[in-house]
Amino acid sequence: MLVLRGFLQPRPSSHLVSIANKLVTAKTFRRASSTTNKNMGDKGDKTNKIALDEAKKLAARTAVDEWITEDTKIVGIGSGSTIVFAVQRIAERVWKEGALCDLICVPTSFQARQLILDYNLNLGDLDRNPIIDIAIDGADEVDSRMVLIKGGGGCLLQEKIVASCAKHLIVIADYTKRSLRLGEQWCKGIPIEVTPIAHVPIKLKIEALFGGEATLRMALAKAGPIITDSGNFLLDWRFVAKREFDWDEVNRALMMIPGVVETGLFVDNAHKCYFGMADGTVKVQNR
Ligand SMILES: O=C(CO)[C@H](O)[C@H](O)COP(=O)(O)O
Repeated sequence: MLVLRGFLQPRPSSHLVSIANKLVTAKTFRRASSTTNKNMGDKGDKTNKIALDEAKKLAARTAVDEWITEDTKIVGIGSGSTIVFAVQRIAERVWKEGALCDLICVPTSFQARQLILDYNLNLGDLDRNPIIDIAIDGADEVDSRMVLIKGGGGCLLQEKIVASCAKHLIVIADYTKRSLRLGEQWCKGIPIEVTPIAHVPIKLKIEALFGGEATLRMALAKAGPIITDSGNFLLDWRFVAKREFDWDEVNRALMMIPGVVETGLFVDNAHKCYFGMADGTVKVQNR
């Protein structure tokens, strides 16, 4: 089908879609789910995984159906486990329903790029598609003011760039990500992407400025630290959760430290958040 898809670029017109559907759907969905669901973006949540996956799916499908219409030309595709369900829903609409034929998907990571390719969607990039209609992405925590912690899956830099190019960032998450204050739910700290040579001085500066502890994120199946998609290291800053922080100020101060490439604090980015709840409903939070 990859060959056929190549001939059909740009997207197949609607009379070709039904033919393409028959050829593509089964294989695409089988292949994509075998490579993406298990391996990508799953940070190892074991507790109640089925219920959590249902909640993620509900949030993702609701957001896609409300925000991606025939008028949407370019969509930013986030990273993590929840975004997999959003891409599946987009692919369902393209390949089963014959809709959104011209939709271009701009990835926020290697994982997102693979997802787009696996589901035979149109792959875009910021050179050709610098203005994005909607970015859809997950989050590690969302507080009552819609400040986000992102980067648990290590992809925060491209995620923030894509979000900054989008007219709206729509967040999709399960109910465990919702909190009043940051740190209530997510205890792994705020991910901060740093230039490798500066990780020690940056760690010391963060701890001197704000307290807590910043640790270098180590790889699991490789000796040494995690290397991001952009070739950097990650510090996870576990802040003192009881302390009051102005996250906008903290973010600005962190960004002023030489060698900090980007932070996983998304202060003014999210427009709307969809939470899949444990009772099967979706809660929508607006900024
Ligand atoms: O920022 C991210 C990756 O760096 C993810 O969006 C965030 O970690 C949420 O992931 P998930 O959907 O698996 O809960």
